[in-house]
Amino acid sequence: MQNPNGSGKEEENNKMAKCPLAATARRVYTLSSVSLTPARLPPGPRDIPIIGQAISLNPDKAHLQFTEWRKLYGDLFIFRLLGKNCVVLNHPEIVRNLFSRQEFLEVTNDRPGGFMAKYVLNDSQDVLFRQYDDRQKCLKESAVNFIENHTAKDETFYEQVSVEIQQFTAGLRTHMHKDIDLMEFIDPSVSKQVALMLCGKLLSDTDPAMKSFLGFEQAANELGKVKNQMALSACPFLRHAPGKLGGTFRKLAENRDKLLKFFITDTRDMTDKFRCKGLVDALMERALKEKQTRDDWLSETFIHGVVMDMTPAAVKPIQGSLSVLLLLLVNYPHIQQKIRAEVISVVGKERQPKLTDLPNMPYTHACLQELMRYHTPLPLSARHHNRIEIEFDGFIIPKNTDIYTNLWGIHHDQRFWKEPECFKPERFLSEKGKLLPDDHPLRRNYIPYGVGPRACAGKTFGRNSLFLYLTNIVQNFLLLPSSSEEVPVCDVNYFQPGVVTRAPSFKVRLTDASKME
Ligand code: HEM
Repeated sequence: MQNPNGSGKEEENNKMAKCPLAATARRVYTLSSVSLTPARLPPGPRDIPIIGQAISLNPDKAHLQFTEWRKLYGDLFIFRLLGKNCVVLNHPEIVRNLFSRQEFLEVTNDRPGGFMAKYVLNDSQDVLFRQYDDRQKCLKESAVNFIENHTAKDETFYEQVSVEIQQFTAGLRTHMHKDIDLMEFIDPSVSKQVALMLCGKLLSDTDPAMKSFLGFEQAANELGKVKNQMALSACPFLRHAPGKLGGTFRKLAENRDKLLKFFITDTRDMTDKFRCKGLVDALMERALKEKQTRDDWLSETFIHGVVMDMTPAAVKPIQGSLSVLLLLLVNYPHIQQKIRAEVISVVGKERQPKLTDLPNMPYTHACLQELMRYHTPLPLSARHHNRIEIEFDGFIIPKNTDIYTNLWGIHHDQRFWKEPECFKPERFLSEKGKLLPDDHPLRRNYIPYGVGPRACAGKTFGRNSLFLYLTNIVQNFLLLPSSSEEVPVCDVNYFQPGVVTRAPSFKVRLTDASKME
């Protein structure tokens, strides 16, 4: 399936002619607004020549710093970082206008590339790091179709997920009345669930495919840290050097190659009766179909790219969100109790909670929505990039600017949320206790998954996963503070930094929820 004709751009575009989304793709951008005053650069902090804000910006807490800068410079500001222009968006309407309005659509939805895109994803042959072109659109459409539509209806898939969650809760039962770090159990379980979605098979801890999945995921997470990305983008040869960075790159490359071999060939034994359809199968099927029409836009390299994208993109936000959710449950026992009461009234104490229970559990659902606001797993959304200079609202955004959306700032802005620092699931409920509809005005300020054509490819999958872990845990266990260590207060200032943030490590004590009245 490898494209035998090389990867020349012209050739690539010709092939794309058969991609179902290609017709919408080539448009020339023209300025639509006419302003009486000449456009100018947005305001922003005074930059130091060459390095810009490199010294004053703390990459681990950039979202908090941008939230402060917003108060000084407004909802759209600019600064320079090591010779690059960076713009930060701090208002949901600006984000919507820039990323989804027809006239900007084709020019604000690229990604800036970087080390991972070039050296790990074979020059952005993937969904997440690729520019917004026909290939990206087609590939994303195929992936989203599977992740969001197919998995939600696939009973075999959720049967396997239930098996995994049963094994997970059975494992926890052996640690009853002890102080444990629950995330040590949740992290591998979430990884298995995502691996299942990709390869269609529930892998055991000792399966070599699972080991390479975890090895790749850990190394990608380490290399993806802002400081490592900055070092590797400036000096890519460091990947060959001895030392920590080079070692992590080599670990990543080794696990990547094994993982792709396992997922593309070894785990695809269709005679296995416990196997369900995975994303790799869905893409391979589509590739085969398209091949019959001599259209090879979905090459094997791109399927590799999707596997590599989904591994950290799906795993980390689910794990990070669960870590914050557990900390909230221990800090706010009345919320834990309310969720448990809803689970027991809808599901009972015996039956395992299922996805079909979600519509009957508005309080639990509201807790998950409030979690996405309060935590905002990706405090700064994935960077966008504009391929040409644009004029927006009287401001010029120079060509090739890195565009950051301060999702955390938007979700903690007092203009949009009452007491944004408080975890209040009720804000997503009507007076009658029903979940607010999607078109409720409050929801316009709620954008944890981003906005427009580059928005998250797995938001329903992520939500479903969080729902199943939460309901299964509270149905079985009462989570109490550890008896030996103080449980940290839930404070965003102490979350572990990263592209996806998570709660600090902490221990809880589990007791049997079924013995409670
Ligand atoms: C559970 C919580 C999750 C949150 C809060 C979240 C959030 C986000 C955000 C903010 C973006 C960037 C949007 C933009 O650039 O404008 C994104 C992109 C993406 N997400 Fe998620 N995500 C989550 C889970 C997942 C899951 C479970 C998957 C896969 C199954 C996934 C796959 C992706 C992919 C592939 C992209 C890149 C899309 C593109 O570049 O077109 N995410 N996500």
